[in-house]
Amino acid sequence: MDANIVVMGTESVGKSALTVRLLTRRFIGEYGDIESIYSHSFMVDERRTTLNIWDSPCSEDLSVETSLFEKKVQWADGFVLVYSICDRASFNAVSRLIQTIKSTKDYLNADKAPIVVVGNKRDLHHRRTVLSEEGRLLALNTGCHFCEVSAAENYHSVLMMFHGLVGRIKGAKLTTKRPLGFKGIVKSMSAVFARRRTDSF
Ligand SMILES: Nc1nc2c(ncn2[C@@H]2O[C@H](COP(=O)(O)OP(=O)(O)OP(=O)(O)O)[C@@H](O)[C@H]2O)c(=O)[nH]1
Repeated sequence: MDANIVVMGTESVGKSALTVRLLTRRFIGEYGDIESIYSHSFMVDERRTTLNIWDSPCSEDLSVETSLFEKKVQWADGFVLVYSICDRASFNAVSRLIQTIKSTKDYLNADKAPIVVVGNKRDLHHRRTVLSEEGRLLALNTGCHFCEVSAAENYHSVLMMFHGLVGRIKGAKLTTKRPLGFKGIVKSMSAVFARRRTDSF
C-alpha cells in the first residue's frame, strides 16, 4: 500500500525534524528550507507499506499558495498538522489550517483523509504556552487525532504518530483516490522554486 502524507504548520515548529526523525531515527538540529517529498517503506502485517511524505517549509500563507495548497489536499491521504507547544501562534495556525483543509473541494469530494494534530517540542515543557488539553480539545472538536511528541528526544513517539496515521488511512480505504502522479508533483514543486527565485529579485 502507498500512503501520501502532507506535513504542514508554521515556521520552525519542527516539520522537517519530525520527518527526518522518522526517516533516519536521528535529530540533527538544523534543517534546510527545502520543499521535499520523501519515501519511507516499512512492513505492517507482512505487507510492505510505503509512505510518501511531503514536507513544506511553511504552509501558512494560503493566499499566495492557494493552487499548491489545493494540490496538496488532492494528493494527500492523510495530514500531519504540527505546532510547537511553546508557540501559541503556531497552534492558532493549525486551527485555521484544519478549517481550510476541510473546506476545500477536493477534501469534501474525496473520502475524508485523516488528520493528526501534533504538538511538537514536548521536551521544552518549561517554555510551554499551549496546554495538552487545548490540543486534545481542538482535535476532538474537529474530528482529528492528537498527540504530543518531541522530535528532539523521542524517536518512538514520532514513529507511533506516523504509523497510527497510516493505520487510519488504511481504515478509511483511501487507496482508491486518484494520485497526483510523479509529473504533477515535480510540476507543482518547480512552480514553488520558480516563484521563490522570482521573489528574491
Ligand atoms: N527542543 C526542540 N527543538 C526542536 C524540536 N523539533 C525541532 N526543533 C528545532 O526547531 C527548529 C526548527 O526545526 P525545523 O524542523 O527546521 O522546523 P520546520 O517546521 O521544518 O521549519 P521551516 O522549514 O522553517 O518551516 C530547529 O532549530 C530544530 O532543531 C523538538 O522536538 N525539540
